[in-house]
Amino acid sequence: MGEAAIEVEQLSKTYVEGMLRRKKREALREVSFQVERGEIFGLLGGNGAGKTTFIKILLGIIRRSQGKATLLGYPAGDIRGRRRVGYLPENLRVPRHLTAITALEYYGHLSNVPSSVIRQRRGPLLERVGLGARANDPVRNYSKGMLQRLGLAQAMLHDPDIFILDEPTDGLDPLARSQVRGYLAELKQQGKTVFLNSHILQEVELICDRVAILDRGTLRRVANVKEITSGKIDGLAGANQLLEVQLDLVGDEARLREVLPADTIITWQKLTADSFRVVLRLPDQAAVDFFVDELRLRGASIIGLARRRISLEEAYLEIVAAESIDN
Ligand SMILES: Nc1ncnc2c1ncn2[C@@H]1O[C@H](COP(=O)(O)OP(=O)(O)OP(=O)(O)O)[C@@H](O)[C@H]1O
Repeated sequence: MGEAAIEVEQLSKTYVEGMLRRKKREALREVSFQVERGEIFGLLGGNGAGKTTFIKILLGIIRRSQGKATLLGYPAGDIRGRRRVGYLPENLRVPRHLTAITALEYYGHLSNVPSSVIRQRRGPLLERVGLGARANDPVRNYSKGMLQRLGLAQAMLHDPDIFILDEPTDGLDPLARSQVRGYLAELKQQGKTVFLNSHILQEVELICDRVAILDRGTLRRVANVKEITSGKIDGLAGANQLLEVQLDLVGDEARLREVLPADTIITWQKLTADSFRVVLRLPDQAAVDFFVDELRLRGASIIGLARRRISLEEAYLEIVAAESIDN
C-alpha cells in the first residue's frame, strides 16, 4: 500500500510506421505525473493528443518506448496490477447475440472471475446500473446508453481498485451522463480510483478532482479542477486573463463607461434605465479594487459583485493556446 494508483515518469512513446521507409511518430513525450488513490482523475487532450496511447501503455496493450509507468505500484502490464483494473474501452463491442446476463458471464470468464462469483454479482450490478429490467434482452436491442452502462457493469464485475475508462460518457444523453457521474461518485466514495479520458470538458469539470492536459504528446499541466475554475492557476501566460467579475451597478451609464477600458468589458447588460449588469475581465484583485473605487467616485452604487467561475473548457483553451504560442 502507499503507492500511487498510477505513476508515470518521463514516459515516451514513438510509433514507427512502415517496413522500409520507417516513419516515426512521437505520441507521448517525457510525460510525468501521478494519480493518487481515491481520486477521480481526467486525462484531457484534443484528437491525437496521446490519451489512448497512454491508457494502452498502462494496461500493457502496447509497450512504452522510454520512461517508467506503474499501476498500483506494479510495472504497467504486470498481471498483478492489471487484475485490479476495471477497464471500459472507448467502444466496447459486445457480441450482439448476448444478453446483459450472458455478457457479464463472458467478460467475467475473460477476467478469470469464478462462475459462482459472477452469478452472485451480476444481478445486483445490473440493478445498480439500471439494466435490471432489461437483463435478459439481447444487447442488439440496446441503446448506446444501455451499452455504456453494461460496459461499466463489466468493468465493475471483479470489484477492481482502479477504473480506467475511455470516454465513459461519450454519446450519452444528459440523463444517462448524469447517471454515469453518479456511479463514478459512488465508486470514489468506496475508495476506488477512477482515471478517465475525455474531451467533453463540461463533463470532466463536473466529475474530476484533478486533470492532466496533454497537447500533441506533451503534458501541459496537471491541476486541481476547482483551482482551475476559480482562476487560481499560476505560471500560465494567460492566467491573469482568468479573473472575471460580475458587477451590478446603478448610476449614469456614460459616466460609468468612462471609467472602464473597453477591453476589460466582456458584457454590458442594461437591466433598467440606470442599472446594469457588467462582466469584466481583469488581471487581478488589485484591478478589481481599483475599478470599484473609481466607479464609486463616479457616483455608482454597487449592488452586487461576484467573481464568475471560469469553465474548464475556457481554461483548457487558454492553457493549450498560451503554451502553443510559447513553443
Ligand atoms: N498504431 C499506431 N501507429 C502509428 N501511429 C499511431 C498509432 N496509434 C496512434 N498513433 C498516433 O499517435 C498519436 C496519438 O494517438 P492517440 O490515439 O493516442 O490519441 P488520442 O488522444 O487518443 O486521440 P483521440 O481523442 O482522437 O482518440 C496520433 O498522432 C496518432 O496518429
